[in-house]
Amino acid sequence: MTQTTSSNPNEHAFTEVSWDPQVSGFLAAALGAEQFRRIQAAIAVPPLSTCVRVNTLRTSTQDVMQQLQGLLPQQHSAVHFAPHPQLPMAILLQGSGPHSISPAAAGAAKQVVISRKAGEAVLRGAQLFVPGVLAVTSGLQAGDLVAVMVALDKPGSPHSGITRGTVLLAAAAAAAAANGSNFSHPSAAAGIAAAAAPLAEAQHATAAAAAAGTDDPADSTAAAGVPVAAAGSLICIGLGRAKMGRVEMFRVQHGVAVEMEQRVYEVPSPTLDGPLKGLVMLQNLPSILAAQVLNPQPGSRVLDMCAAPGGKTTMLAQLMRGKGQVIALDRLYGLGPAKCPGFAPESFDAVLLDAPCTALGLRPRLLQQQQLSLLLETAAYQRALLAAAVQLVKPGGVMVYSTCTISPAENEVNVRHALDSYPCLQLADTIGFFVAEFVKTCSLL
Ligand SMILES: C[S@@+](CC[C@H](N)C(=O)[O-])C[C@H]1O[C@@H](n2cnc3c(N)ncnc32)[C@H](O)[C@@H]1O
Repeated sequence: MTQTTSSNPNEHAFTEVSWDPQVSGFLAAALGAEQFRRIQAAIAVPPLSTCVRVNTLRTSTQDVMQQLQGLLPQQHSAVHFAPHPQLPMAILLQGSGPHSISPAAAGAAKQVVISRKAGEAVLRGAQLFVPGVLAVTSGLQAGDLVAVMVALDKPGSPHSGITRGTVLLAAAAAAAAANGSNFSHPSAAAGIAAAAAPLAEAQHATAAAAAAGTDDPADSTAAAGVPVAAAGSLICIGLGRAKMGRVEMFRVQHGVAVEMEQRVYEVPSPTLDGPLKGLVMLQNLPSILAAQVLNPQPGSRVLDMCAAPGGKTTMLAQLMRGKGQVIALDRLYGLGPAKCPGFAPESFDAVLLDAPCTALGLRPRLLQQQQLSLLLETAAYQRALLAAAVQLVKPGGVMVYSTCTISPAENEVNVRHALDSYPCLQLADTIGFFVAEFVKTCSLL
C-alpha cells in the first residue's frame, strides 16, 4: 500500500506552506532566489534521519549499536542505522519518503483533521495525541482506519476555518479522502461540512444522540451541518488507527487519539525508555555539532549561556569526561539584574552562546509566521548576548555562537558585527549550520 514514489525528498514539498512575504523577500535577496527556494522546500519536510547521541561516559557507540539491533526490529522494520563518520558518538537512523498515501485504496473512509503543530510532530514520527485533533468524521469509532489530514494555517484564517470540535460529514469526508494523497488539497474544504459543534454543543448533542440510541452526537446533528468556507487547504500526511471514538477525542484532555500506521515520511522514532534509558538521548545532529565545535577540555571552566532545556549542556559535560565545571544559565523571569551574582570578566575557558533565534531552520514547518521586524529585533538581542559572551571568555579561550535559523541577519551579519566590534576575536573554521567558532586572542581589559 505504501510505495516510494520519488528519490528526491523535496519533490513533494508542501508547496502551500506560507511565509510572510516580507520575510521571504528579505531571505531571497540575501540568500539568492534559487537557494532560498531550495531551503524553503527542504524546511517543509522532515529530515530523513533521526539522530541519537550516545552517552559515552556510561557506554560505547558499539554497545548501543548492538542493543539497537535487537530493539529496532520490534519498533521499526528495516531501519538502517550507523554511527556518523565524523561524530562517532552520534548514531543516525535512516528514514524514508516521500511515500504516496491512498486512503481510498486502504479503505480509510473517515478523516481526522489535525492542527499544523500536531502535523509537524506526526511528520517527525510522533503518534497523534488528543490535543492536536481539530475535526473528526461523524460516527468515527475506536479501531477505524482514518486518513490523517493537516489543516494548513493561512495568515488570517487559522486552521482553514476548522476549529476543535468540528464534525466532518461522513459522505463528504469519504469523497475528500478518496482524493487523498500527500499532495495539497486546496479544494478539500469544499468537501467538508461542519456541524459547528464546539464542546458545549457537542455535549448537548451527546444527550440527543443517547436519546436516539447512537453513540455519536454528530449522527443526530449532522443534518444541521453548516458548510465550512475554508480559505486554506488540507494535506493528507498518513493513515492511522483511531484509539478512541469521535466523542471521546473531544471529551478527554490526554492520550493517543490515533496510532499512526503509515506516514508520508517514515522517520524512525525509537522508544528509548527501555534498556537504553540513560545511555542515549535523541538530539539533532546540528546540536551535537555545536557542542562538538566548542570541544571543551576536561578540567576546564565552561559557560553555557542559553542552556534550557539543556541538551547541549549534557554533551559539554560528556566531552569534558565529567571533569571541570559547566555553568548552565537561562533566562529567569522576574529576577532583576541586581539579584544576579554575575561572573568575573574573562573567567571562562569556553563559552557556548546557543542564542535564542527565529528558528527559521527547524524542520518540518508547515507555516512560517515570523515577521521581518522579529528577525531584526532578534538579531539585535543576540548582539547584546554576544557582547556579554566576549567579556566572559578568557584570552586564548573559545566561544561558539550557534542558532537554528537561516536568517543571515542573525547569522553571518552578527558574526561580521562581532569581528568588527571586538578585534580580539578571530573566526576559526566555521562549518555546518549555523555554528561560528571564535578564538579570543587577547584581553579586553
Ligand atoms: C536555542 S534555545 C537553547 C537550547 C539549548 N542550548 C539546548 O541545546 O538545549 C535558546 C535559549 O535562550 C534562552 N534565553 C533567551 N534570552 C536569554 C537571556 N537573556 N539569557 C539567557 N538565556 C536566554 C531561552 O530561554 C532559550 O532557552
